Amino acid sequence: MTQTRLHFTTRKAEAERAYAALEPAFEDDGLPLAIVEIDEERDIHEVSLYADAGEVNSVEGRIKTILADLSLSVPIEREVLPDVDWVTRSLEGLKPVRAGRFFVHGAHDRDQRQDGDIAIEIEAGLAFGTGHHGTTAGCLEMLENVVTAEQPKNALDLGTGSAVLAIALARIADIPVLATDIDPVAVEVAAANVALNGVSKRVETVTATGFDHPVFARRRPFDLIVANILAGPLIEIAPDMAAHVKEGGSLILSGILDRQEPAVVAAYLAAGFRHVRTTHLDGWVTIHLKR
Ligand SMILES: C[S@@+](CC[C@H](N)C(=O)[O-])C[C@H]1O[C@@H](n2cnc3c(N)ncnc32)[C@H](O)[C@@H]1O
Repeated sequence: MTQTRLHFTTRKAEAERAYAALEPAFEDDGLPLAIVEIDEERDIHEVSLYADAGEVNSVEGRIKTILADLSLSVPIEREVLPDVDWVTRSLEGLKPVRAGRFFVHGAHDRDQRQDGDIAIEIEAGLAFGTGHHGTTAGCLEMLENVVTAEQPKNALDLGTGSAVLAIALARIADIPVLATDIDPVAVEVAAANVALNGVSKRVETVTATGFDHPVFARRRPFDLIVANILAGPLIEIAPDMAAHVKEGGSLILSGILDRQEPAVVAAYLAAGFRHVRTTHLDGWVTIHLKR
């Protein structure tokens, strides 16, 4: 059936308020709702709600009422989406990904694992990290190189999402890994994926914003930290990173656009790190630094 995407853009705080109000209002209708960052520097976020052809007008009316209640006045735009085979499309989205020796796949592709693969099964859920994004793939490849060269003993995956990187670390290095995320829903998904991959004994999952949690005092110093978040928060927490990485330890950063690399590297040089190398994938960079 033809679908229409009803969407509006606004600043992040307002978009998040609108999303929080729209989510429960349309929960029973089962209409997909999404919020995405369009432009970080100009603080533009977009909220979209997908409606079937016969209900577009009534759904738009309900959105307008909710936005008016929030004193939000933004134009709602429509995009009629072409008919697609959603089953084929969703399966395509879950095609397995190879990054170095890692093979990240869903349940339906278990039989495609090959000898020598380090297989990671990820249930697509509400958390980021199926391996398809350039930042995740970049981290997986760099992580394999760094682990092989340095053999870390204690690692942190900050901003774990689906836990794909934490599972990769536990698999390739067989070491304890702390996996944290600001989003409690992501942490639930992470814990489920950790169990699914049989690494619950090695990977501890915790909800935490940056380093703001007592668990870090117990688990630091780390000799490897991987953090795939965004350039802004990564720059902010550079001094905290230095306080949590062992001298001689490594840091792998991603979630950084090509053009943001110099600012991130500068912040980490100022915090006492040395730049080792940067890789580029799909417009994103992955940076290796050492303390
Ligand atoms: C781009 S996803 C990365 C997920 C996964 N590590 C990967 O590489 O595919 C970023 C994750 O970082 C989390 N995050 C963002 N800011 C954070 C912060 N300040 N502290 C902890 N987690 C954060 C988000 O909730 C999200 O799950």
